[in-house]
Amino acid sequence: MPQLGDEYENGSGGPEPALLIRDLRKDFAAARRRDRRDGPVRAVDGISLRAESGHVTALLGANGAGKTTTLACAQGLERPTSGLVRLLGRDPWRAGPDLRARVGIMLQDGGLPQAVRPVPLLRHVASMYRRPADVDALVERLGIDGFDRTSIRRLSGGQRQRVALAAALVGRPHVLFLDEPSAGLDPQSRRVVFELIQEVRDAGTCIVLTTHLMDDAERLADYVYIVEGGRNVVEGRVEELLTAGQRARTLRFTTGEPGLVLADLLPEGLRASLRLTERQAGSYELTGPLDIAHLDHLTSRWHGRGITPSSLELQPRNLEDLFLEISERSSR
Ligand SMILES: Nc1ncnc2c1ncn2[C@@H]1O[C@H](COP(=O)(O)OP(=O)(O)OP(=O)(O)O)[C@@H](O)[C@H]1O
Repeated sequence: MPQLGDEYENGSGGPEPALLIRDLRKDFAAARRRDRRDGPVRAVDGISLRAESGHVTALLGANGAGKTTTLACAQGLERPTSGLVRLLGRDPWRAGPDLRARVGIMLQDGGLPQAVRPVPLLRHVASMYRRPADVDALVERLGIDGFDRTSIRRLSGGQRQRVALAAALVGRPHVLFLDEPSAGLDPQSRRVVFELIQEVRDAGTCIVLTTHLMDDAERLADYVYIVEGGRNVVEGRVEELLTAGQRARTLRFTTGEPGLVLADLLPEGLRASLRLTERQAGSYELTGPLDIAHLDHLTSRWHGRGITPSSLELQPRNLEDLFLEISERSSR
């Protein structure tokens, strides 16, 4: 099968990143009449980001943080209330079909016509481009040939997701927007989709994605923006963000004894920079700059109380730990 990525060209061709957003604000009129007295809803409140060609940039945040609205402004589907948005050096809100032809969008609900079969749909989409990707190669790669006799309406969520990705790739975009790309995918399809995304990235496409799955972001993203309440709260390269908390690690353990607090586990001097969370009754996560002294104290206290943990696992801090720390910090 041809390497799809070989055919992609590089992004904006200038010093500007493929996508540049500066101080973006977006207000919506409140949907319900009785809420209108409170004024418009500010969905985005000053987000700035840069997404480069040949990189995967992930936008992470809780429900309602402003991710979809930011992407809609970047794609030219919503008009910013204020701020700067430039996509491939142009204003996406005013841009015409030539800019749109260089941008691939995979929406969360697919946005695909329901009555047609996948391959005729992809051939139709390909016919709209001057130099489309090889549809047969995409179909084979994403396993779409296995369900091509079924109309889009009757496909499973994961099958529809693969067709939506193929439709977004068929125009060989310079910029590819992916909203929750692995939603509904089985592990095998997820791997295929991830490999394809990485190939397209390596061939120079700028990929901007949103996800709630920190594992996906950690595997795919080169650069991450975490947003909250319509604002940037943290940004950086994934490795840098994870090492920024020095020796930050997570200790997961199950004791079967519910309701433990930090004072039950460690002497006062060792508690300051650690966070204990009881995930389920008797199952805990201790996060922070953990080292052997902490483990020594922990195990000797358990020993003294006759507690034998049924599991104990020390892991480096991951993106999910960072995300939860940020959410907890700002809800205090
Ligand atoms: N068209 C609209 N009219 C009114 N309010 C809106 C509109 N679109 C979004 N909002 C509000 O703006 C805020 C941000 O929404 P947005 O969809 O951008 O968040 P999100 O981060 O994508 O969330 P999710 O992870 O749940 O998809 C929310 O409070 C939402 O209710």
